[in-house]
Amino acid sequence: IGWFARIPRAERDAIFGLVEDFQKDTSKPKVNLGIGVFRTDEDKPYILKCVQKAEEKILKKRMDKEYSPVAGFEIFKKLSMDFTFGKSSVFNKPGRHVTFQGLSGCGGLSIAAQFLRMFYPGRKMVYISDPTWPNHQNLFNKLGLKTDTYRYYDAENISLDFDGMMEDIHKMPYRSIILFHASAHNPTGFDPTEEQWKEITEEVKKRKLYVIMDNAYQGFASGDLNKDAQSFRIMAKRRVNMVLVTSYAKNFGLYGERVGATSFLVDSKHEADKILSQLILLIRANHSNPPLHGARIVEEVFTDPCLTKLWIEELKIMANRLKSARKQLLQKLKETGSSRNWDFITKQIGMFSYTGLTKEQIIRLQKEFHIYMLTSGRLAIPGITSKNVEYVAKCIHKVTS
Ligand SMILES: Cc1ncc(COP(=O)(O)O)c(CN[C@](O)(C(=O)O)[C@@H](O)C(=O)O)c1O
Repeated sequence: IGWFARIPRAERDAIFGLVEDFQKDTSKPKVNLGIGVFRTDEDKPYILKCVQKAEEKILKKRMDKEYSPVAGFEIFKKLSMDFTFGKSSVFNKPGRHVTFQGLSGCGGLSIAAQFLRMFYPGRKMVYISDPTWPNHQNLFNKLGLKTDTYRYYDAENISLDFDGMMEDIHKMPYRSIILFHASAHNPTGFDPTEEQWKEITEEVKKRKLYVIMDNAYQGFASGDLNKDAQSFRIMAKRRVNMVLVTSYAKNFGLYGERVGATSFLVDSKHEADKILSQLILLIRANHSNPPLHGARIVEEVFTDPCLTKLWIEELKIMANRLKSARKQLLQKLKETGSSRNWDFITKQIGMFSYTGLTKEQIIRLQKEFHIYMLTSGRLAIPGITSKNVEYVAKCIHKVTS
């Protein structure tokens, strides 16, 4: 068709494009360090036991398949607020938040971005960290918000560039929109300390910034639900204006079920009713009604105390698996006799390590050794197993010596 011919080919998605390459690669061994999806030490996907038990309970109930409410079920929204801001938060009561069930983190970010583009009175742009998750810029730009960056990573010292970050926040125009990662920063794995979050919060307030808090790893980052929530709970206590976008993909292992919760903090029931009315039309224009299954699983786990207890144990198992993979990788890299200092690998937390490897080195790892990483230097820790860690370490040493 005529006008199709003029459409330019887009570049591939950095993450899912790499997954395709990995799947097509028939050589042995091959190692996928590209995507942030949990794997056991046997390199298998992990369906949480609490999820399996929840599904058995749901199946027995023979529930219908009617449409969910456009913003999701009340019980799911309430349980999500209890999980994120906590039962005692001043915002966890009717009239102080507007929550909807989004299609996981991406879907929540997408609706929030569209809502901000439609109604935010300030500049229609978002400050995102440098570096950040590759899809942040794509998502905001596709939805009509420009993006700019704030410093976040000190490549010299392989650490958080807290001073640079604070300087950049201090320079931001009043009422700018800024995105933070709630915990387990993707891709650096460096998070501000509790004290630093307090300093960031004061600066955010001074600049009257609007915060998009991307909460993709709560509980999964450290194994501690509350520790991983400290960033946005500190900000909420100081009444920072914020929308919190929570994903249940990683901490429930519900990646493909596309379940998450997004909460706008508001000042009054009057405001809440108006915002909800606008969100409903906006959601209707996107996916209309959120999917049933994932939300029912989350609801079962949050309401059944035995399942909640099991879930918290499994979060620790997953977080510890990643911690031990980091330790093994560091150990094996040291054993190669590499002259580099790889200590940062166990200083970073969560799903990723930001290795500082160059694009050329990463291309070599892929072409010569069939080890797949993002060309940014990001290494997805779940791809490291007891079986392949020595191979990975030796190959990294080969391309860096
Ligand atoms: C910071 C951040 N925010 C949002 C998401 C979206 O997650 P979902 O929509 O599935 O809830 C991810 C997932 N990022 C990846 O783990 C990754 O960076 O590899 C991967 O799932 C992805 O979608 O790219 C993320 O890392």
